[in-house]
Amino acid sequence: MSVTLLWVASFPGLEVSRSTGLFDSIQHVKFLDSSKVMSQDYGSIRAKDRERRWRFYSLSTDMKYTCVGRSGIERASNFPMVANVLANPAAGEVAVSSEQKVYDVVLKQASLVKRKFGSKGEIDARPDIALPGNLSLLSEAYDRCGEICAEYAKTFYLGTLLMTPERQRAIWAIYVWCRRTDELVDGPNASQITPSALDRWESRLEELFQGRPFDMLDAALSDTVARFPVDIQPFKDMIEGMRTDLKKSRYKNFDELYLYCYYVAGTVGIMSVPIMGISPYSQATTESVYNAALALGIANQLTNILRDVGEDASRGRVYLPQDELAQAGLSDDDIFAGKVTDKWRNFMKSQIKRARMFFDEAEKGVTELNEASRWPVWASLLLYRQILDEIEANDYNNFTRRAYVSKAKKFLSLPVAFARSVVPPSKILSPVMKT
Ligand SMILES: CC(C)=CCC/C(C)=C/CC/C(C)=C/CC/C(C)=C/[C@@H]1[C@@H](COP(=O)(O)OP(=O)(O)O)[C@]1(C)CC/C=C(\C)CC/C=C(\C)CCC=C(C)C
Repeated sequence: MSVTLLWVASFPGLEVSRSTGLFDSIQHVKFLDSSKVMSQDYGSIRAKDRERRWRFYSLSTDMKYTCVGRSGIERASNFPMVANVLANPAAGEVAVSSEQKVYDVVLKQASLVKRKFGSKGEIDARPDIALPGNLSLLSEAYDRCGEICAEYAKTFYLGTLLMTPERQRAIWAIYVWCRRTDELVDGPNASQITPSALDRWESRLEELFQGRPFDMLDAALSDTVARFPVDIQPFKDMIEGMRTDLKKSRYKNFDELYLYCYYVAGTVGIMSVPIMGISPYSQATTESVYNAALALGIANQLTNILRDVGEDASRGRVYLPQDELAQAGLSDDDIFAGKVTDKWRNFMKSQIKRARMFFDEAEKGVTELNEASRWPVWASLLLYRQILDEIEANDYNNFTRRAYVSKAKKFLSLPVAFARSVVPPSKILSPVMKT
């Protein structure tokens, strides 16, 4: 029996509900106080590690931004990705930017991986410590996660089949938890979701991280987080993203939008890497791979936002940075009017450019992943990236036309993704395990 279910069995008053439905209500969850404390102990992370990440400085005075990659790749651009430090003259202080807040989570996750595995040694999931009855229950739970994943994300599911059985099951469990979390605010019961329902969902998350899952789908994730070095923070942050969606429908600037994109999508990247693993031949730092994963999540979410401008506007939502809209001579009214003008085209060009920069950043990291994990990541990256091309092909009409990648193009991307996935990390030296 897995450790998880052993714990559940020995925890009086708490039973794993056999419910396996994706949309099951969370209203029966017993309310438990949630600890909002996030440990600031980053182990052996040193100042120099911070310098290795890609950084993007903002010269906000004239909206000309310089993009500087600190890992030896110097680039310049006239468009912002992320502002690092935000001056808040009214308060007489310098506020920490979203990028820095998010980078702390990256460091914490990377440090957890290093603490558990060190920089060398065989990396794999913790072995089963299982009693026969509960093993089959757990295996049923994982199978259900796989079915849900196959139903909602077929191509991705097929990609996971290349991974080792432990890894694929773990990714399915994470996928299902993410999908359920997203469904809380985006699904059929979204109108009934309150902040306290999200608090209960978070308490339930904390319980499952402690080995006390509420239902079968939670049990799969509970087992996964016991086996792999996955930090709870990105999961909590995804719930925070759902809270943001409940209370906020405008984003003042890119810094605010960046944080939102991290919450709802960058978190997925950070959760997935400890499962997918880093190639034993990779010479990249653990942090840089996590940064690439974060960048892919941000790129995907930005693309999602650019694709869905019209649909979001019909729900009263404008995710585009208000200051950049104003800079382009546009306002919410132009979005609600939904007219494609030259101003809009120019604005969209710059937004697409920024999303592509995040994809570029992500691409550098995919090659560093374990070989079996690269194909599904390349496939999802190429497919999502093409949505940007389709927005262009639609002459930037994302008000009434939904950019989508045709089945034929999707199909063609798969061998391209495969070809890229067999390219090994750039410098092959001696194998160093990093997961
Ligand atoms: C291999 C792979 C893609 C793994 C990720 C698996 C996983 C756990 C996915 C969960 C996705 C999910 C259900 C997220 C909930 C929030 C959400 C809905 C985010 C949006 C996704 C698009 O979903 P949606 O169904 O709404 O889209 P369509 O309308 O159907 O187009 C997001 C836009 C973001 C999803 C973010 C990712 C998939 C992050 C991917 C990053 C990695 C897997 C890290 C790769 C590692 C390196 C080093 C680059």
